[in-house]
Amino acid sequence: MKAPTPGTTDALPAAAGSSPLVARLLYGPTGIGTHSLRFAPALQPVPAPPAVPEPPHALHAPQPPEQPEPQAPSTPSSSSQRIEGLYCPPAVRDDRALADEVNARLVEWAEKEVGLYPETELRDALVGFDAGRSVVLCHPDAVGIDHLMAAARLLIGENAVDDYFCEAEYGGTADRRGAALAVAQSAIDPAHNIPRYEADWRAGLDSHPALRSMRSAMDYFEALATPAQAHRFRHDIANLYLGYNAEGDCISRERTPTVWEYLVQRQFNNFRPCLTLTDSVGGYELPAHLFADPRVQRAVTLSSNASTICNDLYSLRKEQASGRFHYSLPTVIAAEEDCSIEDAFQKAIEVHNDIVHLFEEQAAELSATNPLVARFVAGLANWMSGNHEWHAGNVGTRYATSP
Ligand SMILES: CC(C)=CCC/C(C)=C(\C)COP(=O)(O)OP(=O)(O)O
Repeated sequence: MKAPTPGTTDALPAAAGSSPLVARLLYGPTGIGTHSLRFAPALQPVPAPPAVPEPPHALHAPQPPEQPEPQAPSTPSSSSQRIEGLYCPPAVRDDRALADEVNARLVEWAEKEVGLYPETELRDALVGFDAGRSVVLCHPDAVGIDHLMAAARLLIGENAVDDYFCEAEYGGTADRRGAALAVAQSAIDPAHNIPRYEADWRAGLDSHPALRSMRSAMDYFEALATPAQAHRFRHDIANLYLGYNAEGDCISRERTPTVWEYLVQRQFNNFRPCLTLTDSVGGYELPAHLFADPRVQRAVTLSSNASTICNDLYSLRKEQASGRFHYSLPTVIAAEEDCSIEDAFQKAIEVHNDIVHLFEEQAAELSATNPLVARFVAGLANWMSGNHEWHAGNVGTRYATSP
């Protein structure tokens, strides 16, 4: 989500009250709530996962989203909002009422607990972003609304870090991005130090809405995830910030990378952290040794990459309209192959579709190995499909379909 900025933000968080810039960020509702800045609880035994996972119970009867049958590549779409030929199986649940409830709770959290996006227009942007529908579509096997909220808060926090520390129009600057992202990582991976510096660190986190949001979102997540799942998430977010830095480096130099380098970058600057919490939201755990299996990692990476390239395609027109230097899979293909952006867009669709097929092959192989792994890869597929549906449905507010 691109939030209008409440003024130029200093990317490096400072102790509360130490800078007028920080003070500007603190206007409006403040107070971090009781969940924020709490240290991770003491290590506790990991509850053993059930041998066979409990069947997911939907909060509401599953309602397939209104959409045409999954489309074969190159088949024209009946909906102008869909990218023609972009292959993805349909999402299995859509529920507007549930999404609205998640959005309402998100606004309450943002306003009352973390002081994020405090102005009316910013609240509207938060609702317009429709994180509620995203998590409802992407996690059809969620245990309940608390689990959906855990995913939604993290999604908002990740976007807030991107908005405030990385996006030029919201205050991110190249010379401070790396330092700001290291501090942002500490919002989910606490600093351990002598009391004096821990206190300074806490004040530093408390001084910035994006940091408060990530800290609070992580607290909620840790309350329902196992320590191994929380650890997995921290690792994925560190990689995400590596990707944010790579993108920022190219943008500040206005350098268009080669296609292979771009794909490497995008594998880090990626929706992966949203996909890999599918088991936490579903109320079960894929044990660390199974998660680490290279075949599972391949399935995670392919589904995450497809989801992120889907974003590149749906975002292209918006990014072109911004007038700022940007790059994405279509633009790097156009540069490397010296072709039109329209041709490059089609080639990017093919890359996306081939990745989805590779994921499906890997998922089919894995699903035969173990019921927990089967459920996990089904969760990855659900996320990929829900994300596709969310992007296609968010055209009016955020995305446009073709160059
Ligand atoms: C929510 C999350 C983990 C995001 C990480 C990666 C990311 C910011 C995207 C995949 C979105 O890409 P982009 O920065 O290009 O954003 P929009 O196109 O403006 O949606």
